[in-house]
Amino acid sequence: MTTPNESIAFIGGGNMARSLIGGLVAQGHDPASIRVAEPVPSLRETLVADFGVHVFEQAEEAVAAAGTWVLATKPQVLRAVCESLAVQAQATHPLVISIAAGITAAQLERWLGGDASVVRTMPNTPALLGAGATGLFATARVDAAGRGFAEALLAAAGKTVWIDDEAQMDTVTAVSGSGPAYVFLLAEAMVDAGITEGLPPDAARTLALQTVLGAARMLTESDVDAAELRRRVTSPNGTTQAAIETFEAGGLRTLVADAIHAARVRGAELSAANE
Ligand SMILES: NC(=O)C1=CN([C@@H]2O[C@H](COP(=O)(O)OP(=O)(O)OC[C@H]3O[C@@H](n4cnc5c(N)ncnc54)[C@H](OP(=O)(O)O)[C@@H]3O)[C@@H](O)[C@H]2O)C=CC1
Ligand SMILES: O=C(O)[C@@H]1CCC=N1
Repeated sequence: MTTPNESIAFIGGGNMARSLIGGLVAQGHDPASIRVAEPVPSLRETLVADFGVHVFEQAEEAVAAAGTWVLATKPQVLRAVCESLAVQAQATHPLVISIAAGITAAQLERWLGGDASVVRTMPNTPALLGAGATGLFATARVDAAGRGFAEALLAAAGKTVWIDDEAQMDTVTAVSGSGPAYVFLLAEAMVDAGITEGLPPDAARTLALQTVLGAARMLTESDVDAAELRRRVTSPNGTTQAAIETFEAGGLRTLVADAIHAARVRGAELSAANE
């Protein structure tokens, strides 16, 4: 494998690639060394306007001279993408970083021609603000330099956690990859409920969203765990207790566990469906 010191090529310039690129550029990464293949013209235009990166219509053009490839298309098209790039992968031995849900490192190796250096990762969209969370799994073919480069790239987007057992990557996807959507759903529901209970929409939105932000900061900026922070809000026989009892009676914990299980299972299905 070459030292991954050249340009980075993103294959796919959609939502998640945009978040990662935004995080990299905000951290001072030179946009001139970021090459993005994206078939949608309007997405290419905004990537150039917002970040100053190089854009291409074809993946083959983007990967030329790039020592690191970030596979950022939907899982369903990744096989075709990899097979179209296999000759270049065999010729240049890039570090290949996948962000696709479900797709295994063995599938990627096979599609790319057999001996690619693959790091399978699962970031999330708060990467755009440098507040992302990424799980990473590297195959035995990835050397220390490759692991270090992949970690540095994803660390520009937030926190990173190495996962030793690839089977757990679908759980990472279910917890943190999809996780922002769960918080957004809760925020939506809180805003809607505030409006239903009589608040003006703007007030409901400001109060609910600032509450999510404040709670997230308390969770991450203190050593106190979530259960204790919750207890500190919950006065005996007070308003919070009434709400928490309603959540518990409605099976919130089981519902969250079932939802995360469903997401994990879907990750495995994405792998099997694209075999
Ligand atoms: N969104 C998220 O929060 C997260 C997503 N992921 C993973 O990231 C990957 C991308 O997801 P997301 O960003 O949401 O999806 P998007 O659909 O927003 O982005 C994928 C982009 O790739 C483009 N594309 C399709 N074929 C090619 C090709 N041959 N060459 C280059 N680009 C191509 C698509 O164009 P077109 O629409 O025309 O097909 C699309 O614009 C997925 O594998 C997903 O599992 C991982 C973590 C979080
Ligand atoms: O929903 C999905 O499949 C992708 C992977 C994690 C977040 N979005």
